[in-house]
Amino acid sequence: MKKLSRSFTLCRDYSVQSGKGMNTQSLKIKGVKDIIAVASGKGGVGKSTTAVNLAVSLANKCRLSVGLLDADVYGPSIPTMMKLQGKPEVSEANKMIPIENHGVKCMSMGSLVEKEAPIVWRGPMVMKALEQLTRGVDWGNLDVLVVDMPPGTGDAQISISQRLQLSGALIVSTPQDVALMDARRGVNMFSKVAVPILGIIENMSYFKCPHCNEPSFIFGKGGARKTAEDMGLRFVGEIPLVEEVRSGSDDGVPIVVSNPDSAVAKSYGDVAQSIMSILEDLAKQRDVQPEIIM
Ligand SMILES: Nc1ncnc2c1ncn2[C@@H]1O[C@H](COP(=O)(O)OP(=O)(O)OP(=O)(O)O)[C@@H](O)[C@H]1O
Repeated sequence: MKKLSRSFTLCRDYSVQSGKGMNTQSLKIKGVKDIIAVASGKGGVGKSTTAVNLAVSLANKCRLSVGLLDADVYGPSIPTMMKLQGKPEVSEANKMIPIENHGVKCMSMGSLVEKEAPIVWRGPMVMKALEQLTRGVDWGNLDVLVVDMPPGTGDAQISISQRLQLSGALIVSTPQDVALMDARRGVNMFSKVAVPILGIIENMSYFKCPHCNEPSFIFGKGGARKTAEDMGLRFVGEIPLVEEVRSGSDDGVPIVVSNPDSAVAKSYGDVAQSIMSILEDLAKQRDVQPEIIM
């Protein structure tokens, strides 16, 4: 095993699938069964928090082999949220070895650059970095690779959706109108690139007063469920605004690890199970395509 060097060549040993309804540029990562994007139109709605708790639930509750890719190259938060330490090592095959914690193999730009270094790349550099973070990594055999997408619906998001052969996308939104408007944009972007929407999850649905136990609907009530209904999409669950969720993210110990019996951890577990059954349904529906190895 080698230490990570500053430059390493792009790997070319990946397979390509082509066929009806499939983007010919869409590339499969060897050994990875399903790749799912966790996305939101708007920033700050809890996309990374959802991706982390979902990935750990898939690993620990559903007993799957799981990877987590931080595709938010400009604002990588996965190293903090998953308490990733050090830089990834490089294998003999010149591939980076993901850093594993809480049962999940993780890869993030934040593990490659100095902590407070600004990331000031232009578009092509970002795509090259993402290419390296996906195919330049020895993921091994994974049941699911969860991709924490950058916020928004711009070039980077479209390119990632096209280049990775996504099995589907989970949209995260708060119940607030401005977030829901951007969530709709996210849904439409994935539809344009023929990525199935797995469902919408509502984050920060309400806050329960620790004194009187009354819920307050700080960002509005039921907005994401209604949007899902309007758009003919599945509503996969709601996660309240909970201090322990925030502190778990800041401390690098997600609530599904620190307090697995809490109601919130159980909700994340239920979402993970729903996602797996949706993926199974989608796999059944998918046409079987011949795989061409480049
Ligand atoms: N359910 C929740 N309860 C309490 N705090 C939460 C919850 N979800 C997210 N947070 C907190 O809200 C903040 C934003 O969350 P997060 O970083 O996951 O959002 P994001 O959508 O990934 O943001 P960005 O667009 O910057 O990548 C973080 O401080 C996080 O700890």
